[in-house]
Amino acid sequence: MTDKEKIIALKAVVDSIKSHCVLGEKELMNQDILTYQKLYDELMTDYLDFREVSDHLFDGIYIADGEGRTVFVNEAYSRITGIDKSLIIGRTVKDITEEGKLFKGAVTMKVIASKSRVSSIGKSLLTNREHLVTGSPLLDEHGNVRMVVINNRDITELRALENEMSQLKVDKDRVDEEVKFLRKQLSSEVVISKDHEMKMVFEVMHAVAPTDVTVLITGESGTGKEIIADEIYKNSKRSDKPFIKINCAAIPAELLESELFGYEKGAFTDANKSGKIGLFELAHTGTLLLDEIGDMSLKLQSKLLRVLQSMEIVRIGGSVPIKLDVRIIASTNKDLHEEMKLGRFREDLYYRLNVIPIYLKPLRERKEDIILFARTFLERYNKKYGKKLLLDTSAETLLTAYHWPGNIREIENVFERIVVIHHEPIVQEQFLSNLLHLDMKDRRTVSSEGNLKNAIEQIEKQMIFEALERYGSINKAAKVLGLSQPGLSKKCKKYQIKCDRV
Ligand SMILES: Nc1ncnc2c1ncn2[C@@H]1O[C@H](COP(=O)(O)OP(=O)(O)OP(=O)(O)O)[C@@H](O)[C@H]1O
Repeated sequence: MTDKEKIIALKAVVDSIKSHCVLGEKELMNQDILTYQKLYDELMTDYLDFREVSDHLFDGIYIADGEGRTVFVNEAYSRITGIDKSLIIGRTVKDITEEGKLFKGAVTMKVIASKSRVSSIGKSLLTNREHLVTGSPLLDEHGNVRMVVINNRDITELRALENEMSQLKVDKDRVDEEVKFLRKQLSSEVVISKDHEMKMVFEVMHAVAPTDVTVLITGESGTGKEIIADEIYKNSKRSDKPFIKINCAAIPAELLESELFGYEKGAFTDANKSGKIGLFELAHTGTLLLDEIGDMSLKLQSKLLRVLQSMEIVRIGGSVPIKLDVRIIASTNKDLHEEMKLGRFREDLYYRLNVIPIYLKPLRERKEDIILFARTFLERYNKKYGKKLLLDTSAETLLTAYHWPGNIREIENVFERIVVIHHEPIVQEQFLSNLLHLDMKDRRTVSSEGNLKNAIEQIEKQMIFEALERYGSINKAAKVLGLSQPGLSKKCKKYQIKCDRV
């Protein structure tokens, strides 16, 4: 039996009690009283259950009669609105809202007028909390509004989350712009060479760039491995995706694993509480440059090999494999064949990386590039320091004769220094000669990178400079050096050392 049927039955029992009372039918009257008691108990239990349930609802419930008079509110309503039920029970919504102190955005009268569901954003003036108010009408059999039931959902926290999200969106857009800007900065340098073999290297580089093939770049320090990796990235299909460079030699071995693969929260004592995304994951959909791969520990080499084979990583302390889509470029200045012979580099990893090998010759084997780099760096630093210096042709000849070991950074540094300290518009041979001589003295020891002939020439040149400078006369210098005067003059000519002034 529904509550409505019970109430109808209750009314019928009352009528029956009345008529039995009039007729003096005591026994029948007693039976009716028992039925009444039972129906009343059931209805009362239902009512109390309803109150208890409604007080446990998270949303506020407000019920008004057909005239808009408050008949019921649950506890959540008072909590959300701050309005005590004693202030509104029995009062019409019209009176309450006209006072304007308790609530804004009430919908009761609109529901009564429209006889349909109405929603609005209400605000309690006591708690300053916003709620989503939805009122629905309950109609009687004639279609008149018998009651209005209103649900009040507190949306203050939702609003705070919304604000937080829009702030996060603003932050994300800013970071995206910054990343785009940084990626553009990376692309500013152009790879150059006049050397025939290097041009072939560039051809390979341009051919492999748009593919996803793994590239291993080798060469001494400062031969341009990183700039080649940049060029491959710039010309790849992934140029608008992340480009993550890891210097395997710069990160302590014990940290490298967590840097590469990341870790889950609580993976180890010093771990960041929320865990950390690894560089492999960061490079997902993009390119990863494993720089100085020859310096990676054997233990990590095996882990790296496994990742490269499966293209999956598992964060430290985690168990769920994460699928990756990453293009790998590796580089090293170590001789990996030698490292393999010494058991310091895994052969299987070498073959996994060495799909396309790119070897970069040192500058000493690319004589044609010296002038090219000199002019490029002169132009670069002229621009940087707002100057317009030019190189004298004899200075250029001296540059080519000078022994540049292999690192292009060295020639770059020389030209930055020249642009900073030189004040005349033309850089003369003498100035350059003095500067390079100082440079050589600075080095003190002879580079071990060249061959023996180069090393001997370097020492010879250095000693001639020093003797001429110390004794101020070609005669004395020749004597000290154990050379004849014409012999010394010949050597000065060979090394482009000016000795006619002494
Ligand atoms: N072919 C080239 N064209 C233009 N600039 C170059 C070229 N090769 C090298 N450079 C310049 O020389 C410097 C050293 O290059 P890079 O850093 O790429 O060398 P590397 O081999 O990666 O060095 P390391 O092994 O020490 O990391 C950079 O300033 C780079 O711009």
